[in-house]
Amino acid sequence: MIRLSVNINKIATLRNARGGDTPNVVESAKNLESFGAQGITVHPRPDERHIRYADVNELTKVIKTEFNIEGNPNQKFIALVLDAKPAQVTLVPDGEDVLTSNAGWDTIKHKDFLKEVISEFKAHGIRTSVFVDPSLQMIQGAAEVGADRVELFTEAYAQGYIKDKEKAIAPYLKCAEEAKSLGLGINAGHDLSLENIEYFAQTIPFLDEVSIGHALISEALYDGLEVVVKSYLKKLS
Ligand SMILES: CC(=O)[C@@H](O)[C@H](O)COP(=O)(O)O
Ligand SMILES: NCC(=O)COP(=O)(O)O
Repeated sequence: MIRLSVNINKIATLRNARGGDTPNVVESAKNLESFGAQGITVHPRPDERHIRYADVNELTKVIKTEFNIEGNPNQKFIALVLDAKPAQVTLVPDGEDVLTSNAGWDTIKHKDFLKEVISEFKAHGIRTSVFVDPSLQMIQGAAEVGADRVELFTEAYAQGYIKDKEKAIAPYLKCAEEAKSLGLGINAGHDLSLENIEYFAQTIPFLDEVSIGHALISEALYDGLEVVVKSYLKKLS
């Protein structure tokens, strides 16, 4: 079974736009779980432009499925994760000023750092996943630093899918086989959507989990607007 972890960053983005508490991220996470989501993902960034560190503390108290916290493991992030004790932490090497995650780890160059951070999380019983580009070397490096899983960075797949889906998925297929042979679990995420997820899920073997946020929340708007507009019209009639 491939688990769906819903990234709720975009719900927090909407909340922050008004400065109040609508939509409420904790209620949204609870609803998502009740609708069948098998996990909740957050990616707090240093500027807290969407999920805030305080949200993570609140979410920790209510999430009943798998909580996955993603981010660049600076000291503040490490402290947050050790305090929250989620089921999984996903290490992402993003710079402070990036719009969204734009690259996976160089698991060879950052070998010593990753080893140290991963062993600390594992000592606290937190499963570790390392965000990587679809490169065999980076997968091998992730196994060497002791990661439990890799998260395949799927932006290139999502972009390539539109033109040539077989070509776009080929490197991911090789990486999934390599990861499996090295004993790594396999997650995937970034820019996955209702349009491209089915082919990915059917083609990539041994896939454990996908985390999806931006497209899923956008699709929820497309699909939900009709219901809500009709509800307003009813109140006004
Ligand atoms: C790690 C990853 O793939 C990202 O998609 C990320 O979790 C989303 O972060 P933003 O919501 O900040 O774009
Ligand atoms: N790890 C990827 C994630 O959580 C969601 O990415 P996106 O769907 O918002 O691009």
